[in-house]
Amino acid sequence: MPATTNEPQPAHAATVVIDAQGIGKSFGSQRVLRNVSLQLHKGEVVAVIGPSGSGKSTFLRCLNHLETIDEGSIAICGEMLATAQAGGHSVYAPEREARRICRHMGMVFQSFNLFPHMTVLQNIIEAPVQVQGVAREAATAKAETLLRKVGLLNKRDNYPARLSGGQKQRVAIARALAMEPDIMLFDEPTSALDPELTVEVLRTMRELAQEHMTMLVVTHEMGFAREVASRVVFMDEGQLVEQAPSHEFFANPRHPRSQAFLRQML
Ligand SMILES: Nc1ncnc2c1ncn2[C@@H]1O[C@H](COP(=O)(O)OP(=O)(O)OP(=O)(O)O)[C@@H](O)[C@H]1O
Repeated sequence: MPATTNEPQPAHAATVVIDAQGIGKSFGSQRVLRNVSLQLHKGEVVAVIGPSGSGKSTFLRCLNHLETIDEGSIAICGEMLATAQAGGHSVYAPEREARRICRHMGMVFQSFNLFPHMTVLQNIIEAPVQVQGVAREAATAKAETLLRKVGLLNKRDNYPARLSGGQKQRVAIARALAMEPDIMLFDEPTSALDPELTVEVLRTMRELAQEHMTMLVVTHEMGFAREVASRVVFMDEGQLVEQAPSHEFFANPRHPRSQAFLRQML
Protein backbone atom coordinates (compact mmCIF):
# COMPACT_ATOMS: atom_id res chain seq x y z
CA MET A 1 0.00 0.00 0.00
CA PRO A 2 1.45 3.43 -0.85
CA ALA A 3 2.73 5.44 2.13
CA THR A 4 0.75 8.50 3.15
CA THR A 5 2.20 11.53 4.89
CA ASN A 6 0.38 10.64 8.10
CA GLU A 7 2.09 7.32 8.50
CA PRO A 8 5.06 7.08 10.89
CA GLN A 9 8.31 7.85 9.11
CA PRO A 10 10.76 4.99 8.62
CA ALA A 11 13.69 5.01 11.05
CA HIS A 12 16.23 6.28 8.50
CA ALA A 13 14.13 9.44 7.90
CA ALA A 14 15.00 10.53 11.44
CA THR A 15 18.58 11.11 10.34
CA VAL A 16 17.56 14.20 8.34
CA VAL A 17 17.95 17.04 10.84
CA ILE A 18 17.44 19.99 8.49
CA ASP A 19 15.11 19.68 5.54
CA ALA A 20 14.88 22.89 3.53
CA GLN A 21 12.91 22.65 0.31
CA GLY A 22 12.55 25.27 -2.42
CA ILE A 23 13.43 28.27 -0.26
CA GLY A 24 12.75 31.65 -1.87
CA LYS A 25 13.46 34.96 -0.21
CA SER A 26 13.41 38.59 -1.36
CA PHE A 27 14.39 41.83 0.29
CA GLY A 28 12.10 44.33 -1.45
CA SER A 29 12.58 43.77 -5.17
CA GLN A 30 15.88 41.91 -4.71
CA ARG A 31 15.58 38.13 -4.89
CA VAL A 32 18.21 36.84 -2.53
CA LEU A 33 17.33 33.12 -2.45
CA ARG A 34 15.88 31.16 -5.36
CA ASN A 35 14.56 27.66 -4.91
CA VAL A 36 17.26 26.56 -2.47
CA SER A 37 16.91 22.97 -1.23
CA LEU A 38 19.23 21.33 1.25
CA GLN A 39 19.05 18.35 3.55
CA LEU A 40 21.48 18.02 6.42
CA HIS A 41 21.90 14.60 8.01
CA LYS A 42 22.85 13.84 11.58
CA GLY A 43 26.62 13.85 12.01
CA GLU A 44 27.35 15.64 8.73
CA VAL A 45 29.55 18.71 8.46
CA VAL A 46 28.41 20.75 5.47
CA ALA A 47 30.31 23.82 4.31
CA VAL A 48 28.34 26.50 2.46
CA ILE A 49 30.66 28.49 0.24
CA GLY A 50 30.22 31.02 -2.55
CA PRO A 51 30.89 34.62 -3.57
CA SER A 52 30.09 37.53 -1.30
CA GLY A 53 26.42 38.50 -1.51
CA SER A 54 25.29 35.13 -2.91
CA GLY A 55 22.82 34.59 -0.06
CA LYS A 56 24.70 32.22 2.25
CA SER A 57 24.06 34.13 5.49
CA THR A 58 20.45 34.80 4.54
CA PHE A 59 19.91 31.08 3.99
CA LEU A 60 21.33 30.25 7.41
CA ARG A 61 19.25 33.00 9.02
CA CYS A 62 16.09 31.60 7.40
CA LEU A 63 16.83 28.16 8.86
CA ASN A 64 17.07 29.67 12.33
CA HIS A 65 13.95 31.81 11.95
CA LEU A 66 15.95 35.05 12.07
CA GLU A 67 14.45 35.80 8.62
CA THR A 68 11.09 34.77 7.22
CA ILE A 69 10.84 32.88 3.93
CA ASP A 70 8.65 33.77 0.93
CA GLU A 71 8.61 30.31 -0.64
CA GLY A 72 9.38 26.74 0.34
CA SER A 73 9.44 24.83 3.58
CA ILE A 74 11.78 24.23 6.49
CA ALA A 75 11.63 21.28 8.87
CA ILE A 76 14.05 20.91 11.77
CA CYS A 77 14.53 17.46 13.33
CA GLY A 78 11.26 16.40 11.74
CA GLU A 79 9.29 19.39 13.02
CA MET A 80 7.81 21.87 10.55
CA LEU A 81 9.12 25.37 11.19
CA ALA A 82 7.67 27.11 8.15
CA THR A 83 5.98 26.58 4.82
CA ALA A 84 5.32 29.30 2.27
CA GLN A 85 3.87 29.36 -1.21
CA ALA A 86 4.81 31.79 -3.96
CA GLY A 87 2.22 34.59 -3.96
CA GLY A 88 0.36 32.81 -1.19
CA HIS A 89 0.57 32.97 2.55
CA SER A 90 3.31 31.71 4.83
CA VAL A 91 2.52 29.36 7.66
CA TYR A 92 4.86 29.49 10.60
CA ALA A 93 4.82 27.46 13.73
CA PRO A 94 3.39 29.68 16.49
CA GLU A 95 6.12 31.87 18.00
CA ARG A 96 6.65 29.75 21.13
CA GLU A 97 6.75 26.58 19.06
CA ALA A 98 9.13 28.18 16.54
CA ARG A 99 11.48 29.17 19.34
CA ARG A 100 11.36 25.66 20.76
CA ILE A 101 12.02 24.11 17.34
CA CYS A 102 14.93 26.50 16.77
CA ARG A 103 16.50 25.33 20.03
CA HIS A 104 17.57 22.22 18.12
CA MET A 105 20.14 24.60 16.61
CA GLY A 106 22.92 26.62 18.18
CA MET A 107 24.17 29.54 16.15
CA VAL A 108 27.56 31.24 16.11
CA PHE A 109 27.77 34.58 14.32
CA GLN A 110 30.64 36.46 12.73
CA SER A 111 30.32 39.20 15.35
CA PHE A 112 30.38 37.00 18.52
CA ASN A 113 27.25 38.65 20.03
CA LEU A 114 28.32 38.15 23.66
CA PHE A 115 26.57 40.19 26.34
CA PRO A 116 29.18 42.85 27.23
CA HIS A 117 27.89 43.44 30.76
CA MET A 118 28.18 39.78 31.75
CA THR A 119 31.26 37.72 32.56
CA VAL A 120 32.22 34.78 30.38
CA LEU A 121 30.54 32.38 32.82
CA GLN A 122 27.37 34.47 33.06
CA ASN A 123 27.20 34.63 29.26
CA ILE A 124 27.24 30.84 29.09
CA ILE A 125 24.77 30.03 31.87
CA GLU A 126 22.25 32.77 31.01
CA ALA A 127 20.16 30.82 28.51
CA PRO A 128 20.27 27.40 30.22
CA VAL A 129 19.13 29.04 33.49
CA GLN A 130 16.63 31.53 32.08
CA VAL A 131 15.24 29.62 29.10
CA GLN A 132 15.67 25.95 30.02
CA GLY A 133 15.22 26.36 33.77
CA VAL A 134 18.46 24.52 34.59
CA ALA A 135 19.62 25.00 38.21
CA ARG A 136 22.43 27.60 38.47
CA GLU A 137 24.90 25.13 40.03
CA ALA A 138 24.35 22.54 37.32
CA ALA A 139 24.58 25.19 34.59
CA THR A 140 27.82 26.49 36.12
CA ALA A 141 29.37 23.02 36.26
CA LYS A 142 28.41 22.44 32.63
CA ALA A 143 29.77 25.86 31.62
CA GLU A 144 33.08 25.08 33.29
CA THR A 145 33.34 21.80 31.40
CA LEU A 146 32.67 23.64 28.14
CA LEU A 147 35.17 26.37 28.98
CA ARG A 148 37.79 23.71 29.68
CA LYS A 149 36.96 22.14 26.33
CA VAL A 150 37.52 25.42 24.43
CA GLY A 151 40.63 26.16 26.51
CA LEU A 152 39.25 29.19 28.36
CA LEU A 153 38.46 28.08 31.89
CA ASN A 154 40.96 30.64 33.19
CA LYS A 155 38.85 33.43 31.59
CA ARG A 156 35.71 32.37 33.42
CA ASP A 157 35.30 35.63 35.35
CA ASN A 158 36.50 38.02 32.64
CA TYR A 159 34.23 40.40 30.76
CA PRO A 160 34.19 40.04 26.96
CA ALA A 161 36.02 43.35 26.51
CA ARG A 162 39.08 41.70 28.10
CA LEU A 163 39.16 38.85 25.55
CA SER A 164 40.72 38.59 22.10
CA GLY A 165 38.39 38.09 19.13
CA GLY A 166 39.34 34.40 18.95
CA GLN A 167 38.62 33.95 22.64
CA LYS A 168 35.27 35.73 22.29
CA GLN A 169 34.33 33.41 19.47
CA ARG A 170 35.28 30.32 21.48
CA VAL A 171 33.11 31.60 24.34
CA ALA A 172 30.30 32.09 21.81
CA ILE A 173 30.73 28.47 20.73
CA ALA A 174 30.68 27.29 24.38
CA ARG A 175 27.56 29.39 24.96
CA ALA A 176 25.77 27.79 22.01
CA LEU A 177 26.84 24.30 23.14
CA ALA A 178 25.51 24.94 26.65
CA MET A 179 21.99 24.63 25.23
CA GLU A 180 22.85 21.11 24.02
CA PRO A 181 21.82 21.68 20.42
CA ASP A 182 21.48 18.86 17.90
CA ILE A 183 22.93 21.07 15.17
CA MET A 184 25.43 23.92 15.14
CA LEU A 185 25.10 26.69 12.55
CA PHE A 186 28.17 28.82 11.97
CA ASP A 187 27.96 32.04 9.98
CA GLU A 188 31.48 32.96 8.91
CA PRO A 189 32.78 32.53 12.46
CA THR A 190 36.34 33.55 11.62
CA SER A 191 35.91 36.33 9.08
CA ALA A 192 36.27 39.09 11.72
CA LEU A 193 39.48 37.55 13.08
CA ASP A 194 43.16 37.95 12.36
CA PRO A 195 44.73 34.80 10.90
CA GLU A 196 46.47 33.76 14.14
CA LEU A 197 43.16 33.96 16.04
CA THR A 198 41.33 32.14 13.25
CA VAL A 199 43.48 29.07 13.89
CA GLU A 200 42.26 28.55 17.45
CA VAL A 201 38.58 28.91 16.49
CA LEU A 202 38.98 26.48 13.59
CA ARG A 203 40.70 24.04 15.97
CA THR A 204 37.67 24.16 18.29
CA MET A 205 35.34 23.60 15.32
CA ARG A 206 37.49 20.73 14.06
CA GLU A 207 37.27 19.07 17.48
CA LEU A 208 33.50 19.46 17.47
CA ALA A 209 33.35 17.77 14.07
CA GLN A 210 35.52 14.92 15.38
CA GLU A 211 32.95 14.45 18.15
CA HIS A 212 30.34 14.04 15.39
CA MET A 213 28.50 17.29 16.02
CA THR A 214 26.20 18.04 13.08
CA MET A 215 27.39 21.31 11.59
CA LEU A 216 26.36 23.70 8.82
CA VAL A 217 29.15 26.18 8.29
CA VAL A 218 29.12 29.25 6.06
CA THR A 219 32.79 29.90 5.49
CA HIS A 220 35.45 31.45 3.32
CA GLU A 221 38.02 29.11 4.89
CA MET A 222 38.66 26.76 1.98
CA GLY A 223 41.24 24.74 3.95
CA PHE A 224 38.68 24.09 6.68
CA ALA A 225 35.99 23.20 4.15
CA ARG A 226 38.31 20.80 2.38
CA GLU A 227 39.60 19.07 5.52
CA VAL A 228 36.61 19.04 7.84
CA ALA A 229 33.44 19.20 5.74
CA SER A 230 31.91 15.97 4.54
CA ARG A 231 30.00 17.88 1.86
CA VAL A 232 30.33 21.25 0.18
CA VAL A 233 27.43 23.33 -1.04
CA PHE A 234 28.15 26.12 -3.49
CA MET A 235 25.81 29.10 -3.68
CA ASP A 236 25.77 31.67 -6.43
CA GLU A 237 23.34 34.56 -6.91
CA GLY A 238 20.86 33.06 -4.49
CA GLN A 239 20.91 29.60 -6.01
CA LEU A 240 22.48 26.42 -4.82
CA VAL A 241 24.33 25.52 -8.00
CA GLU A 242 26.45 22.59 -6.84
CA GLN A 243 26.75 20.23 -3.92
CA ALA A 244 29.24 17.41 -3.69
CA PRO A 245 31.28 15.42 -1.20
CA SER A 246 34.12 17.69 -0.11
CA HIS A 247 36.93 15.67 -1.69
CA GLU A 248 35.09 15.53 -5.03
CA PHE A 249 34.23 19.20 -4.99
CA PHE A 250 37.78 20.33 -4.39
CA ALA A 251 39.27 17.83 -6.84
CA ASN A 252 36.84 18.62 -9.62
CA PRO A 253 34.13 21.26 -9.19
CA ARG A 254 31.59 20.66 -11.92
CA HIS A 255 29.87 24.00 -12.19
CA PRO A 256 31.81 26.71 -14.11
CA ARG A 257 31.04 29.28 -11.40
CA SER A 258 32.41 26.94 -8.70
CA GLN A 259 35.54 26.42 -10.79
CA ALA A 260 36.04 30.16 -11.20
CA PHE A 261 35.43 30.74 -7.49
CA LEU A 262 37.94 28.09 -6.45
CA ARG A 263 40.57 29.46 -8.85
CA GLN A 264 40.18 32.77 -7.02
CA MET A 265 40.18 31.32 -3.51
CA LEU A 266 42.89 28.66 -3.62
N1 LIG B 1 18.19 42.56 6.00
C1 LIG B 1 18.48 42.80 4.72
N2 LIG B 1 17.85 43.77 4.03
C2 LIG B 1 18.10 44.00 2.73
N3 LIG B 1 19.02 43.32 2.01
C3 LIG B 1 19.71 42.35 2.64
C4 LIG B 1 19.48 42.04 4.03
N4 LIG B 1 20.30 41.01 4.37
C5 LIG B 1 21.01 40.70 3.26
N5 LIG B 1 20.65 41.50 2.22
C6 LIG B 1 21.17 41.42 0.85
O1 LIG B 1 21.01 40.08 0.42
C7 LIG B 1 22.11 39.69 -0.40
C8 LIG B 1 22.69 38.41 0.15
O2 LIG B 1 23.32 38.71 1.40
P1 LIG B 1 23.98 37.59 2.31
O3 LIG B 1 24.55 38.28 3.50
O4 LIG B 1 23.02 36.51 2.53
O5 LIG B 1 25.16 37.08 1.37
P2 LIG B 1 26.45 36.22 1.73
O6 LIG B 1 26.60 35.23 0.64
O7 LIG B 1 26.34 35.70 3.11
O8 LIG B 1 27.61 37.32 1.63
P3 LIG B 1 28.99 37.45 2.45
O9 LIG B 1 29.83 36.27 2.07
O10 LIG B 1 29.56 38.74 1.94
O11 LIG B 1 28.62 37.50 3.89
C9 LIG B 1 23.07 40.87 -0.41
O12 LIG B 1 22.87 41.59 -1.62
C10 LIG B 1 22.67 41.68 0.78
O13 LIG B 1 22.95 43.04 0.59
